[in-house]
Amino acid sequence: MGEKVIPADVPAVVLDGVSKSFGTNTVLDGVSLTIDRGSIAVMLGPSGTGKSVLLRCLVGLLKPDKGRVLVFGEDVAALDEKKARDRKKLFALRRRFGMLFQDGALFDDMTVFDNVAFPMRLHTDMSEAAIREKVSDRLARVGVAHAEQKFPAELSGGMRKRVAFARAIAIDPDIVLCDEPSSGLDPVMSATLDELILELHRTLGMTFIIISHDTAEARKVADTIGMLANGKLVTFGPAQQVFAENHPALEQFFTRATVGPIKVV
Ligand SMILES: Nc1ncnc2c1ncn2[C@@H]1O[C@H](COP(=O)(O)OP(=O)(O)OP(=O)(O)O)[C@@H](O)[C@H]1O
Repeated sequence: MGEKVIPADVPAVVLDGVSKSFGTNTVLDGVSLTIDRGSIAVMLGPSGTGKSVLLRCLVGLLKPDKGRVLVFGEDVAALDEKKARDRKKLFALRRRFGMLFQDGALFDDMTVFDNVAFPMRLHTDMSEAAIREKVSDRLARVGVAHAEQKFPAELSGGMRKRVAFARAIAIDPDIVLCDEPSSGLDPVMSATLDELILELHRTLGMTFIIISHDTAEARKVADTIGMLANGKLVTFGPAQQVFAENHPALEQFFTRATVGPIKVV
């Protein structure tokens, strides 16, 4: 796609001292982390703790007040959408992301096929024949090839999530951002979706950044785990190490205790 080649040792994402406040509400307070290319990172945290704000900073939809947000080495936070040159860079960078929204965000008036074809038609100059082939491949990968001509309303919640996944990986993104992939699904369907994430990761090698409240999901899929609480990144590192250290906020999360370091707001 004519994008510049990035050296293999450049991480997918580096946050360096990222802070973001809305008025007096400090949502992110000096968050620093590195997510390696091709890894699966799960960010845990209570509601309202800034996980979605973090995702929006990553794709340049929000600007942090302080800090750097490096995506494949490019500082997204320094790009100014009002300047033509930066805007071009920002759009190129956004194309490196695939996004799985919490509610799937499928277009209700489009068939499954057209939903998955949408980013290809919008962002590429692929021929209709190439689009057809790619959509079939994506739907087969997520196990809903039979639903091509159905509308979202005709699908179960689990199937809609799969279609949303197919759309998120439609144009071969380098990073797939998943905002609570298992929300609204029963535990068995959630586990099936976790297996799908692992399978897509194994076969396509993309970097996954997953926002989750689901500790079982984190245990199952994560190479790296981070936990945000009260604006701070209270723990971050290889999954095994994070589980072994068992930070009090993580323990509170796991044990569902109402008393602990996590402030309930
Ligand atoms: N554009 C905005 N203007 C003002 N406040 C905002 C804005 N976006 C987010 N916030 C505030 O930032 C805080 C964190 O919100 P965020 O959506 O990132 O939480 P979250 O961790 O993703 O929560 P959940 O798990 O419930 O989805 C909240 O207090 C929210 O009200």
